[in-house]
Amino acid sequence: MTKTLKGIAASDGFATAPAYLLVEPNLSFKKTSVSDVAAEVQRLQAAIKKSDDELTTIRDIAKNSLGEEEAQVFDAHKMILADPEFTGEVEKQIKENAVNAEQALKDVADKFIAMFEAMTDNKYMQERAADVRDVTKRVMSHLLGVELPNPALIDHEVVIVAHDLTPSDTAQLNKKYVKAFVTDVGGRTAHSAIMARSLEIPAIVGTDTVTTDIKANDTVIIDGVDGDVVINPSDDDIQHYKQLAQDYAAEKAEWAKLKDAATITADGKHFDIAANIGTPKDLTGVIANGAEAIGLYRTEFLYMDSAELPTEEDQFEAYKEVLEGMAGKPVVVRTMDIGGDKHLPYLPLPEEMNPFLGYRAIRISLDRQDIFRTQLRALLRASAFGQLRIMFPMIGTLQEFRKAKAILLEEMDKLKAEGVDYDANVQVGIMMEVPAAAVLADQFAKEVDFFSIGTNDLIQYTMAADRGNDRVSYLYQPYNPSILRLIKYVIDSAHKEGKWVGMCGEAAGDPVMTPLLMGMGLDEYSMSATSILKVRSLMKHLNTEELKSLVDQAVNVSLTNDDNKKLVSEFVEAHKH
Ligand SMILES: C=C(OP(=O)(O)O)C(=O)O
Ligand SMILES: [Mg+2]
Repeated sequence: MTKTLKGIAASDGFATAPAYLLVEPNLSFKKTSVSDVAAEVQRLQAAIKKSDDELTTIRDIAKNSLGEEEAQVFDAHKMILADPEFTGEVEKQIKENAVNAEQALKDVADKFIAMFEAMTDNKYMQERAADVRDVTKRVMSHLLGVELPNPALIDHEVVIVAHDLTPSDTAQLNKKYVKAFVTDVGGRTAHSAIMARSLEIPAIVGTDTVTTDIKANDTVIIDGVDGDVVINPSDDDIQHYKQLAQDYAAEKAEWAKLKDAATITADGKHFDIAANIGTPKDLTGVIANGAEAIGLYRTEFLYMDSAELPTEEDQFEAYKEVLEGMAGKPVVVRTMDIGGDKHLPYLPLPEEMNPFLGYRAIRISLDRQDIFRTQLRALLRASAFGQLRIMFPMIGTLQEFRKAKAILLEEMDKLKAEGVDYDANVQVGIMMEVPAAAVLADQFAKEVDFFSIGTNDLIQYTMAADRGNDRVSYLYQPYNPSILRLIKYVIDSAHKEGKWVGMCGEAAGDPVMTPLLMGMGLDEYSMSATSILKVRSLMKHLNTEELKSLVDQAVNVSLTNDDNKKLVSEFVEAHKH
């Protein structure tokens, strides 16, 4: 029977495909004694063989899609399977204790995991515990006849259904087969949603129950525009959404005509529309959508894609590739923003009650100056190859900014002494995403070269509402007068000091925000590449002078987020040129 679920529309577009459940399988079992020990050993060996074959296939696929280095993790898994100290020990336990293979495997694995985890002075060996866990899970699944989800093995079109997707899960999705994803939890500005937009796959998050409502292979329609998930649709539903998908594609084709056009408003004013990227690979989409700059390069993905801290050289190559790819257009690179929902397996952070309020971004960089200085050196060296702008994330106090900038200047001096080229006039700015900094924007404006407003965090911190928690997602209110006043104050403060202001939070690509931001005189709008042409098309039809009265009403008269949403849509309807 057809069922429709509502979630948060996180990435535009439509898709219809069978569901692929990416959920933790149930691998529970009971301890039993066995009488035919030889048969039990054989059962274990068969499960090991199946696991080994599976790893060979996964390794091949991973090599093609992710590269040789990433694929090598599966060699480590195969080695564990072939290690007599591990699997031989499981066999021994079956024989000596006459227990089922599942129990013997668990006992041996627990012993190895505890042993590796205890090696606190050897990080490499400590990390092997995770490999043992993974391999054990795989063999256990074959013993129990339970299928493990293996997204790397997907070879047909699917809609991924998951409780949650971490940014690294999302990074591994193969766009060729993964037509959309839908999750139980999450918010529009969580990083997996942001990545879905840059991958251009429709996504819905925060449905609460999708993993229990959908069974594997159920046909599912994802409407990423309205946030509807249609499970087991009727033929009429399929036809209806096919039409919507066609209309959407036609609208996109219309916007595509603006790819090479500058962003000029109806009254002849020019704004910069820039793109947000996570890796140099995103440049293809940036160029295809005609971005005028890169307004945010989230460098933490470089750290997350790597098995260890990326070297100065690795980073230099990545930054240079982006600068050269943009051929002289401005590129704002943000220093590492790890913490919150972004983790590094090789940089374990302490468990925190409130990770988004904890050890994150510039707070880590100022503490771990070894990591920070390496990144700054790589950035400065790359600055010789284009128009680089350096941005610090999560700045809350002037002291933090001054300290970060002083470290940057020290690294400049060192490079100068070494005779290495860099751009001595590189602009240095900050993310405006901590309310304390926004309130003091007038003071910051005297010291920075630019601001980029990070509405994802600015809204979560101002409204005290976790950006990834769907239960409080109603408080993501970009048009709330409180947020609009903060934004306007930041823009006015920067302009008073002759500095430019951008916005790189998701609100920058929201067509309801566009008229308000234009009226406030925001200079640069940085968004998922896929939103650029839609916003450029809208700007062409609006007159900035007329929008000033709209801003005045939104900030001073309207009371709520919804009032302002309505106000903007009515205004645009009446004033579209
Ligand atoms: C752009 C922002 O940064 P991030 O989403 O990476 O936290 C923001 O907070 O708005
Ligand atoms: Mg942020």
